[in-house]
Amino acid sequence: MSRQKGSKGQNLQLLLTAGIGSDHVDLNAAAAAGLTVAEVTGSNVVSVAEDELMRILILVRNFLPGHHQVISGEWNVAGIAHRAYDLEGKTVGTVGCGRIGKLLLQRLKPFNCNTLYHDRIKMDPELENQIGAKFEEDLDAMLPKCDIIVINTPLTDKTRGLFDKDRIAKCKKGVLIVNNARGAIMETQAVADACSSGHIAGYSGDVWNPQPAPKDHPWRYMPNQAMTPHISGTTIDAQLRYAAGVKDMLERYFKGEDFPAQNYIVKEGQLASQYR
Ligand SMILES: NC(=O)c1ccc[n+]([C@@H]2O[C@H](COP(=O)([O-])OP(=O)(O)OC[C@H]3O[C@@H](n4cnc5c(N)ncnc54)[C@H](O)[C@@H]3O)[C@@H](O)[C@H]2O)c1
Repeated sequence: MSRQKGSKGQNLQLLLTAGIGSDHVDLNAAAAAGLTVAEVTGSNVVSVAEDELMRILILVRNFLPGHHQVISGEWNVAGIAHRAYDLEGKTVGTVGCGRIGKLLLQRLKPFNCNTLYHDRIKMDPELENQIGAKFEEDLDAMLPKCDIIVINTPLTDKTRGLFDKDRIAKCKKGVLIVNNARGAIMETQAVADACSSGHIAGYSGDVWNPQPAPKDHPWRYMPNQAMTPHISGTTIDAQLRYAAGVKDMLERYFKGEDFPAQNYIVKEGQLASQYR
């Protein structure tokens, strides 16, 4: 929903996202026009965190080439094993540690990894202790420590293109990256080049720039990728939750009632803090 499209809706008042992530709306234009933007905060966070854990394991164990061998009639254990590792003992860092980031770190705990997180906000000490992850204030200081990096920030003016050529170069050689947040947080060609050179040893995610990804999108053809279409937050369980959340907000809207406070992305000209 661009500024131009929004301005055509003379009676437009409300924009609801059936899920999480409202970067498809020009939020500054919506705020200036006095529109309300809301999403079903939390509705698919478990679905995405579970999916991230799956992608980490798929990359660490070099699962996909093994599966492809089965389909193509091959049997070459050494061809898989030379790049397969245990997750135990590896360092996993999440860039962004809101709802999804925290759920992922909680799910990683039994795997006995070292976990790090970078966010604008440090967790309260009790929760941090319970989750067992270390806060890294400086993103560029965290990156070289990580065997696996997971992206969990919204797409904002500050995170667009955050992982360009220079920042990817700061990551460990052979890093694995999982990104279910937004494709535009990465520079498309920089990721493809780093996968080709082996600096990134594996890249997996479900978000692309643009979406739907065109047939010639470089991430479809780069080596060592485990990409899917945008599916991680669309399990049947998640669909039930965000459908119920949208219905609830529409009912409240027509009764003149407020939405749950955490659902507002733009309200009375103000952007929610995670988008500022
Ligand atoms: N692939 C999918 O299906 C899917 C589904 C749901 C959400 N998402 C994406 O995941 C994102 C995160 O979701 P969430 O529910 O965890 O959101 P959240 O608001 O709970 O957490 C986002 C975190 O990112 C941090 N952050 C924001 N800007 C930052 C910056 N510049 N540097 C460091 N940290 C920053 C915030 O402080 C916050 O802790 C969504 O915005 C959306 O883009 C994708």
